[in-house]
Amino acid sequence: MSVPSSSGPAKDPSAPGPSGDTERPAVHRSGFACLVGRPNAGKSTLTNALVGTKVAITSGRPQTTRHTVRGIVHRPDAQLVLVDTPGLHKPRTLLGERLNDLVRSTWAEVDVIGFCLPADQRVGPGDRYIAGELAEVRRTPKIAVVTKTDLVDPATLAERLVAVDRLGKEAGLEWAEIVPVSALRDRQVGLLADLLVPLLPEGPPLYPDGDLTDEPEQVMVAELIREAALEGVRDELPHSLAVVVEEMLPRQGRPEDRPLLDIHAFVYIERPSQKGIVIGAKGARLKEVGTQARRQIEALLGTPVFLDLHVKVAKDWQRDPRQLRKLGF
Ligand SMILES: Nc1nc2c(ncn2[C@@H]2O[C@H](COP(=O)(O)OP(=O)(O)OP(=O)(O)O)[C@@H](O)[C@H]2O)c(=O)[nH]1
Repeated sequence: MSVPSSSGPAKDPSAPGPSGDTERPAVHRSGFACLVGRPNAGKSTLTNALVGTKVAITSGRPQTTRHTVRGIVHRPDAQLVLVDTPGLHKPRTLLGERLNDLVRSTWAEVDVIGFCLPADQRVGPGDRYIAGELAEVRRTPKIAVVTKTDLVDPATLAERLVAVDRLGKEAGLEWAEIVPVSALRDRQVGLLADLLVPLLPEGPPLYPDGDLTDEPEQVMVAELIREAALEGVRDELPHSLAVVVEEMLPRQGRPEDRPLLDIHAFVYIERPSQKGIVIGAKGARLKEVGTQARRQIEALLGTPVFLDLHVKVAKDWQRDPRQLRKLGF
């Protein structure tokens, strides 16, 4: 096992290139990485920490990441495109099956996989299931990332690292590295990036400098609304909620220095009985959801927003292929 606190392949990003230009590194790498792990393992939070901006949606509720969100890490020596997939789980609905297909096809395409295992939980059957599936993806290098290290003491962390090492051996896969990180405290996140980069192929940047994600803005806006709508709804809704942004248009006739973006979105639920939960007494909750989502969207897009939210029932959408397609799955 290698627990790299100092053993990371410390590249020198300022090494002079052939032209003697001290700004440009000799070798530039670019490629794709994805973070996998059971629900709540900390994948979205880690994506955000690596990218440095909120691009993936985090939440205390499992399985909130429905879309493949890419965060892009720009460095002088590399561009790392992060694909954040939903958690792999035993499929019970058509949606579950589609999500698992999405996960597997992503694994086969990326240059490196980061397997996230939370330090505050024992390695369990869920992790073994994923490790077994990962072992099937032979060619892609895998880094084990032990997340949330701020939640445990050093002795527990050491135990987890040993267990993760053992997990790899039992599943028949070889970890390229085992790295403990805390995304929330920004501990070892830079080191993780340093370890991911050498596993990427040499190549020019794939995206323009400054891009943080190539998710269409509408999808990110929909995810922010979904996140706000789930906030505080403990166990009632998470799997029955989908958001579709119908329209995003600059308001006509506004002075140039005071633009306003009109956003019309639908919050879909599965059953009429769920309407009350989303809307709340006299619409109070929906209003709150709108306010919170609007703040996040304004921060993301950097422009004032008018958000118009409607709640609609799409009966049993998780089981209906036509509805699934309409909702973007
Ligand atoms: N203390 C601590 N909490 C963390 C850390 N990383 C993530 N969390 C928390 O763990 C919970 C789950 O994190 P997410 O990043 O949403 O997990 P995920 O793996 O993307 O979850 P899914 O989207 O459900 O697959 C959230 O409440 C996070 O705030 C960390 O480094 N330290």
